[in-house]
Amino acid sequence: MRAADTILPLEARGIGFAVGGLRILSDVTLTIATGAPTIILGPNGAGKSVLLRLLHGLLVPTEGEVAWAGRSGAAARRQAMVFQRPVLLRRSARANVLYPLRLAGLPAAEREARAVHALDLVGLSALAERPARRLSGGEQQRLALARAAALQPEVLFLDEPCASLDPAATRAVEEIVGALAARGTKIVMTTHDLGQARRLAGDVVFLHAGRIREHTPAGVFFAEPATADAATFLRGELLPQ
Ligand SMILES: Nc1ncnc2c1ncn2[C@@H]1O[C@H](COP(=O)(O)OP(=O)(O)OP(=O)(O)O)[C@@H](O)[C@H]1O
Repeated sequence: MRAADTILPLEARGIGFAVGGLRILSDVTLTIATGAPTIILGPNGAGKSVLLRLLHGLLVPTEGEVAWAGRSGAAARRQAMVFQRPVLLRRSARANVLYPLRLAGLPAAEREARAVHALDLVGLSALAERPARRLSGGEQQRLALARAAALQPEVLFLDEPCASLDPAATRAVEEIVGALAARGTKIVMTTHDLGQARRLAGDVVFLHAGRIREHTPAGVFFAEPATADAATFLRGELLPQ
């Protein structure tokens, strides 16, 4: 991809989010560049999902702004998101992958080719005609990844994609995430799972109580956390609110 074509860097410029008088995120300034996955890490309730939704454009910040490639506003159609619990259509696995490709206006031959490739990428080719909602939880999450990957987004947001999966299904999802990252998709993913962050992260955004505490290369974060809160989290201990 030529540099001029990219929607990155993605910037959060002093964003905050409050709802009904409750402050959920404050003063988040962050730049996300091309490269290995950016992992947004933090305990339950830290504000990770809300931050991801703000970055993707599903939520609008109540302060500050999100900018793509230096311009404020949403980067239409060049980003996709996979949620903790995927919502699948009551159709075959293949039809679930094809549907957004049709909405995107792609020609039929291109849709078919992309669906075949995406189902192969996630190891679901043999289950392509199976009703999507009868797939196991892990298979459904892999299908959600195939559906997103088929859109060939430049940036893929993943919100705790392994939250309800067992270790084998988690590992399968991580392998897919690794394969997508290796082919140039920028992954921005939330997790509270330290092991997963260690396996996948290029850089870590550590969030606690609605604020960014650290944003550093993963190696630095895990070896020498700069804040006491991050060190506490890395020891697996409870953080003060
Ligand atoms: N629309 C909303 N209205 C009110 N409170 C909300 C809303 N969305 C999120 N919250 C609250 O904001 C806080 C952060 O939520 P968020 O889902 O971003 O946390 P998280 O870090 O992703 O946690 P988890 O790891 O448990 O998914 C939580 O206390 C949550 O209850």
